[in-house]
Amino acid sequence: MRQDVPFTKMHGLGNCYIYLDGITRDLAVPSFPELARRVSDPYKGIGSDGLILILPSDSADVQMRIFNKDGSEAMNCGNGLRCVAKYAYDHHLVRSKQFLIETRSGNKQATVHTEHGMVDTVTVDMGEPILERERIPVAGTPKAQRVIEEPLTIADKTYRFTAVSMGNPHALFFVDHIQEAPIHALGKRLADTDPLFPNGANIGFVQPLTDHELNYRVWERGSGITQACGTGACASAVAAILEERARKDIPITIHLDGGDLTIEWQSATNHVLMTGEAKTICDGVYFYEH
Ligand SMILES: N[C@@H](CCC[C@H](N)C(=O)O)C(=O)O
Repeated sequence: MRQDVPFTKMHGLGNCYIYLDGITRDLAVPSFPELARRVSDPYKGIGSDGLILILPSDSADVQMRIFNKDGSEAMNCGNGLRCVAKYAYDHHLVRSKQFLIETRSGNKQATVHTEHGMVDTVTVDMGEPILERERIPVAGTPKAQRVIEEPLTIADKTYRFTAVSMGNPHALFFVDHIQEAPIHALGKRLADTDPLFPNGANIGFVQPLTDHELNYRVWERGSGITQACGTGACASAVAAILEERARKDIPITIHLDGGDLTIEWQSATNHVLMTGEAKTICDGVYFYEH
């Protein structure tokens, strides 16, 4: 059977997803994980880092659900939140420039910034970072303590990482040169199946440039190397502050492969704010055969 599935392809700094509008349309597909794997395929599908659903919400203005390229469902997605905010505003699903988006890790407040009436950039209040080992989660003890510059030996080489959850888990390794970061060696090995990270983790590499600027690259859990990761950019700024390489209450510019994000960890609220672009690539119809 062929099912016609209308979609919009959007990206934030090259981190691209296929977006399905479940507010104005009926999304009766047999399996979202399977659909995520199919549409993400660049040869037999559309090509993306995963699938995002825009749905009605009981507790917020709209709801986001995110599935990685391998079909796994994540709790949060920073670039996805900005694109959902753009879609919701540009398609008149919300009436004001500030509104709430429900995620599996709680409601996030989005503020859209428009140019010629369309959303250009979005600020999202990503909430409080989660820093306790057992809540991230990272295996080991003490469970309630933070994981900062923890040593990890792999193939006779010792690395250090700091762990942060922005609703989804991130491990951050600080490096001297971002282009020499062992993204393939550590990313592939640690992201999806290593017992150190019971739920997997997004594996990030951070090169501090100044106390308000850093380079960041990522191997994402469930998707592999991507051009950018919004929650990862937030986590990299938080990790840089925890390691005393950057400071709270000043905007930190994060250079990712696909462009820049601005992240600020505010001490008054303990919330992390993320600002950056959200772009629409195209609309189309996917022929889902099942
Ligand atoms: N690219 C995203 C994060 C997507 C989910 C992640 N791979 C996970 O499994 O946690 C972002 O922009 O935050």
